[in-house]
Amino acid sequence: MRLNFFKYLYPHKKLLWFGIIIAGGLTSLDGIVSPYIIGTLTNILMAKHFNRVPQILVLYLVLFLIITISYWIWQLLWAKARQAANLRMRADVFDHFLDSPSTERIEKVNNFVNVDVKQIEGQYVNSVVNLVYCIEQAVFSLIYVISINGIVSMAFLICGLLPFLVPRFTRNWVEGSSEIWNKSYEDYNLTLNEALRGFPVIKHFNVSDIFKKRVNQKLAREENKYWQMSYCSSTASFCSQLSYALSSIAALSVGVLFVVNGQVNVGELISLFLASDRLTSPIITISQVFNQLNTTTPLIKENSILNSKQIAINNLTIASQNSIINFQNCQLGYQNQALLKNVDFTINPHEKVLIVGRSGIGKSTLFKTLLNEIPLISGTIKVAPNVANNFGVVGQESYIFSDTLRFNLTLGRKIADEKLITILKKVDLEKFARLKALDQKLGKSGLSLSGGERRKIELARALLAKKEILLVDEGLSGLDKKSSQKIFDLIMTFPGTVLEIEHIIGKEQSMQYDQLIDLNQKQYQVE
Ligand SMILES: Nc1ncnc2c1ncn2[C@@H]1O[C@H](COP(=O)(O)OP(=O)(O)OP(=O)(O)O)[C@@H](O)[C@H]1O
Repeated sequence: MRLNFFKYLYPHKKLLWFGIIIAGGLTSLDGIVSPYIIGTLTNILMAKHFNRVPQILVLYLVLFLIITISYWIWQLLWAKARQAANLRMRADVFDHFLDSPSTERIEKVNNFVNVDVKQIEGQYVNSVVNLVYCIEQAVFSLIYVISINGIVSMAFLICGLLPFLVPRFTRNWVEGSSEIWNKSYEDYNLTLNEALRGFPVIKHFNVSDIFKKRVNQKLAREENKYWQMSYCSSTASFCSQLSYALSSIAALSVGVLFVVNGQVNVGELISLFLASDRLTSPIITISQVFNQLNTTTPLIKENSILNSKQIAINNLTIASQNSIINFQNCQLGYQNQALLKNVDFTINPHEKVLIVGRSGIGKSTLFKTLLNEIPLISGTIKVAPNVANNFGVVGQESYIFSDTLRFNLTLGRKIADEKLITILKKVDLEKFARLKALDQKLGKSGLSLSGGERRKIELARALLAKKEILLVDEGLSGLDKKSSQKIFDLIMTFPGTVLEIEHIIGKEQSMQYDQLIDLNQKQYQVE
């Protein structure tokens, strides 16, 4: 688990972590400076050597200043480490998502960025910095107490180790509770998000009460698991605290015995007592930090988005051939369950192909397979070398970003305004074909578009990107007659190849395609 942290954060910020160790080390000297000054002052005052008091106080001031400045620097570097961790985790998770995106992973990414990162920052990054500091303080204090009296310091050390053993017994328990909470949080978040997005359905069907109950049940479960996690963590800490109290008393008793026997003086006992607290309290903190690390570990360890790059799907075999796409005896479907079999067809360059079939037969599945979104179950799809990654897609649900019309058309690439305007006219979006309209905001807080307009923007995107092959999934549905005819004409004059899925299409229009693939045919059906 600790390896994960270093894998993600340490290699990129070596100097920063070096600074944290040095500044933390100087700050941790606080653990021996006060005990030393108080013990020495006690002995000076008891021996009535008052002339040495100013010298000790100046030394105290100098050391105090060094510690305070180190503490300030340490805090700044700590904040930098948090910043680095946040930046890296958030950037990584999005990069990994885009390397192999899927709808199922959206919720996970949202969860990670909004919740897990904060928890990792609070409990993991802070814990590791704290851990380093505590180790330094414990080591310095140990050296100091040994220099006063070896045997008494050994008593403090042995007693100090007792609390360190406790988390070993509580670790699995604490980790398990965190995993359970994490799962129930994801479950609640999914239910809530679905209810938020599905509000029109909830409203139209008048089922608000059912959904309130449904979401609140998940919330209650999630909060219950959160409480159980806090209970496990607090109880584990309580056990550590208890063992700490017992060990401190035992160690102090040994010290008192040594004073009674005259082997240690009063000033030394005070120094030993104060410094030993700085020895055992970092040790107890170390054990508490381990508990915190354990609760956060599942977030990092189990986060498939952060930890593993998913293997990219590649269904397409590149081959030099006359045809542009060649399906050979393919089986298509999900999780190795075929929906369509014996899929065998050839598409030649520039052909306009119409794919039909009843609802749910697997038309969109065929597109998803071509786009490498789902794996091909068996068979071969041979494509010409210029085809891979050269698909333009006009889908059933067009995606509009909350940005300008220009951004939605270009997706950030540089394309001349005149070209954008020409394309807008081409796709029958005359009312946006003006310079001013290009900078109009669309999407969430901007202009709302009709379903047909969204489709046209998506088609314009595909035309602008000059893709070799256009995949159109019900591009004409929901459009009025004029728009439908215009889009149909555009598709028919598209300079490359077109594969188009349509449900409802006039006989006259369907006759104009070069090829018709009817998935209703028996040869494709899986019994
Ligand atoms: N991710 C998935 N996992 C498992 N099954 C799925 C998944 N996506 C779709 N399916 C199922 O695959 C079948 C075919 O779906 P597909 O979307 O390809 O049909 P379609 O022919 O395009 O239908 P429509 O014309 O209604 O859009 C459906 O029964 C659907 O429930």
